[in-house]
Amino acid sequence: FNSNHQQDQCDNLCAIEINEIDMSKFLSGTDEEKKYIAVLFDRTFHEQGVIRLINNNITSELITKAKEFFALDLETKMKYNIDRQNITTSGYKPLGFETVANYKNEKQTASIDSTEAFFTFFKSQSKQLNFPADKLPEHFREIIPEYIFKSRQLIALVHRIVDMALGLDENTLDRNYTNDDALFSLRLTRYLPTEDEHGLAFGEHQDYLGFTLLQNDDVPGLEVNIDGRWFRVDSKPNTLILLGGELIQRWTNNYWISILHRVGAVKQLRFSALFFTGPDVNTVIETLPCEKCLRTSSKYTPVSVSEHLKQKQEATLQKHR
Ligand SMILES: O=C(O)CCC(=O)C(=O)O
Ligand SMILES: [Fe+2]
Repeated sequence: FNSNHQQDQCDNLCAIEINEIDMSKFLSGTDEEKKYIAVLFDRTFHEQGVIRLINNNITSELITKAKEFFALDLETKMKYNIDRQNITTSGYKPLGFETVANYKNEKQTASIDSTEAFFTFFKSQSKQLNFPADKLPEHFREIIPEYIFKSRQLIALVHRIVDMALGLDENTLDRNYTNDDALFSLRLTRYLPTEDEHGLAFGEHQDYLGFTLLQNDDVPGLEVNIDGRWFRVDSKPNTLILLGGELIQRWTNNYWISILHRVGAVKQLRFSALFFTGPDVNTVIETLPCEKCLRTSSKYTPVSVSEHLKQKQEATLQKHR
């Protein structure tokens, strides 16, 4: 990527062009094309930690529906209020309830993120929601199950690229995601315009687990940290952003990067759809048998996914005491 940008040549933050891979080519291209994609993927996750997926078979219809849902009055949305005792189903989270777990931050962020969200948790293998679909708001009843299904397929394809990129046996990665203890969730977010133009709409963080598929609308906001500098990532119609969570870095013994990212000030309502993925909670994360990952001595002790999650949650609680 072009590192010749000087901060002061850009209005605010410099935009960065991130590498793109064509998913339809990985699905039905020649061996050569697949190889090329795997090599680019490897280099990109080693050097930057974020890539764009094009021709991915996912449309912006969910974002359109999310706009309609969030436009409803609060009373109506609160009918779907998420059950905080049982957050494995689905539901609406109103403004001002949660601060982002910016456990890495040096920079202070707003203590309350100016977001509202709609969560859906579901099982991987059964291709089914954890709850009856008619519990979903009407806007989402058809589109959410469809989106989840397509995203799960897309992540399986990403995992095949990973296997090839790291020189692993086929189905090394995805087999950790195929039982019902794997962690998948969908988060639809509406960001309100930030009051302070230097404020953040969502604090800096790494995602906790595996890969995240991110779909933005056309309002800018996403920022990523590469080599200690922040860059804007502009949205592009019909594409998805792929980020690796902490377990990706851990699995590769820091050979691949779990990128630090945030949402900067937003000037108008902004919408995102985030598909978070994580392996079966019983998976033990230790360095994968990948040559490049094993070149340096092990930087981590093996940890189960559930233990990792527990540590994250404790760190978050500490921070907010
Ligand atoms: O909305 C975005 O662009 C990013 C949000 C994000 O990083 C997250 O929810 O984990
Ligand atoms: Fe994130």
